[in-house]
Amino acid sequence: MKVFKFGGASVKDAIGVKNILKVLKNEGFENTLIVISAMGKMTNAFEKIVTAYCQKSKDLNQHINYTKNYHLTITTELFNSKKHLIDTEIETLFGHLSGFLITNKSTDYNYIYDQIVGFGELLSTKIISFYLNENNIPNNWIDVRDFIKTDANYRDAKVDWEKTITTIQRLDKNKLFITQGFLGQSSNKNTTTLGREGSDYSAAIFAYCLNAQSLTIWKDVEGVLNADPRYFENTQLLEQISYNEAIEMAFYGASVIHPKTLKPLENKNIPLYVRSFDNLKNVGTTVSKGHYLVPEVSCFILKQQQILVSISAKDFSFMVESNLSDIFKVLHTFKLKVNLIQNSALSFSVCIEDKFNNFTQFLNEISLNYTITYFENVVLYTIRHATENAIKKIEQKGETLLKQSTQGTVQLVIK
Ligand SMILES: Nc1ncnc2c1ncn2[C@@H]1O[C@H](COP(=O)(O)OP(=O)(O)O)[C@@H](O)[C@H]1O
Ligand SMILES: N[C@@H](CC(=O)OP(=O)(O)O)C(=O)O
Repeated sequence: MKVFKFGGASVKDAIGVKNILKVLKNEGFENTLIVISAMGKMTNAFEKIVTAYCQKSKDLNQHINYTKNYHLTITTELFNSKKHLIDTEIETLFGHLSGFLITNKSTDYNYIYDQIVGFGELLSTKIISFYLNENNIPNNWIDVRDFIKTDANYRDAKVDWEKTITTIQRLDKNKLFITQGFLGQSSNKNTTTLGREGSDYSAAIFAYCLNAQSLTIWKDVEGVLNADPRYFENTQLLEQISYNEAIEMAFYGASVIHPKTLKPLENKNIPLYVRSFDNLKNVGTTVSKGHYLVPEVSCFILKQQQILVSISAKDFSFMVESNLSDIFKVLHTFKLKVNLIQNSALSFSVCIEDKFNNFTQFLNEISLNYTITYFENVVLYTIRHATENAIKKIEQKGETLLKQSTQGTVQLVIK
C-alpha cells in the first residue's frame, strides 16, 4: 500500500483540489491511503474561532462565517449543480461546531482548541472525497479518530501505538481511502490534535501501521531544498537525504517535514518522497537509507520569533547543576521549548520558543531567584555542513547575539 499526504498549501483552493485528481490519475490510486490537511490557512482561521469563543468576543460569528464561506466558495467552483449533497455535509459539520459551542461547559483552552480546529480537516476531506467520487475515483472517506488513538494531552497528543496499530491494521488494503491529518482521539472519545503541522506525522503513522511501500508528501516546492525559499535566494534541491540527516534537519526546525514524521518511517525502512504537486515529471527528494546528502551542500534552517534569555544567579555564584536543574524545571512547567543552550561560569543562555504564551509567567517565576536579561523576536539560524562562506552569509543578516559550533553544525542567534 502507498500513503500520500496533501497539505493545506496543496488544497488551498478549487484548483488545488482539481490537481489532486491529476496527481492520482498520473500516479495511480489503487491501494492508496491519502491523508489531507485543512485547506490553505484554515487551521489559523479556526484558531480565531477558538480565541473569539474563549474571550466571548462579538466577532465569533464573523469568524465562523469566514471559514464557512471559504469552503462554500471552493465547493461552488468544484460542483456544477446548484444544490449538491456536499452542501448538506458542510451544514452538518457546522451544525456540530455550533452544537459544541453551545453545550460546552469546559474552560480548558487546549481541550476547546482541539474540539474546534479539527473541523478544518473534516471539511477538507469531505469535499475532496466527494469531488474524487464524482470524477471516477471511487474512494472511502474514513474518520481518522476511529484509527489514531492518543492520550488526552490536548494540542500535543501522544499516540497510543498499540491501539493505533490494531485499528489501522483492520483496514482493507485493497481500497482507496481519504482521511484527515493532524487529528486523533483520546480514550474518552474526544478529538485530539498531534501539534501544528502534524499531518505529515499522521501520514507516517499510517505508513508505519500499514507497512506501506512508500510515503509521498506532495508540496508546493520541488522537494526538500537546502533552505527555505521564502527567506533564501538560489536554493538547491536535495535529491537524497538519509533518515538521520533528515531527522537532524527537522529537529533543528526545517519546517518542510514535521520532526516526528521520520522515526516511524526509518524504523520500517519506508522511503519518504517529497514531490511537487505542480511538476509531476520531477522526482523530488528521496529520504531513505543511503548517502547522507546529495548534493553535499550547506543547509540553512531558520526559526523565527525566538527569545534569547540569559540567566545568572543573584549572588554572583557559579551556574552549577542545582541551578540548571531549577531552571529546567521552570522551563518545563511553562512548556517553553528550548532550541539552544549555552553555559558559562556565571550565566546560562537559552534560546526558547513560547508556543503557549507562557513567557511572562516564566519570567515572574524565574526572576524570584535569578537575574534575567532577554531579547525577544530574535532569529535562530542553524547551518548544517557549514562552511566559512555559509557562516558569513548569515552573519550579514544582523547582529550576532550568540554563536555555537558542534561538528559542522553552526547555530547563530541574530537580532
Ligand atoms: N528546506 C525547505 N525546503 C523546501 N521548502 C521549505 C523548506 N523550508 C521551508 N519550506 C517551506 O515549506 C513550504 C511548504 O510547506 P508547508 O507550508 O508546510 O506545506 P503544506 O501545507 O503542504 O504542509 C514551502 O512553500 C516552503 O516555503
Ligand atoms: N492543518 C494543520 C495540520 C497540518 O499539518 O497542516 P499542513 O499540512 O498544511 O502543514 C495545521 O495547519 O497545523
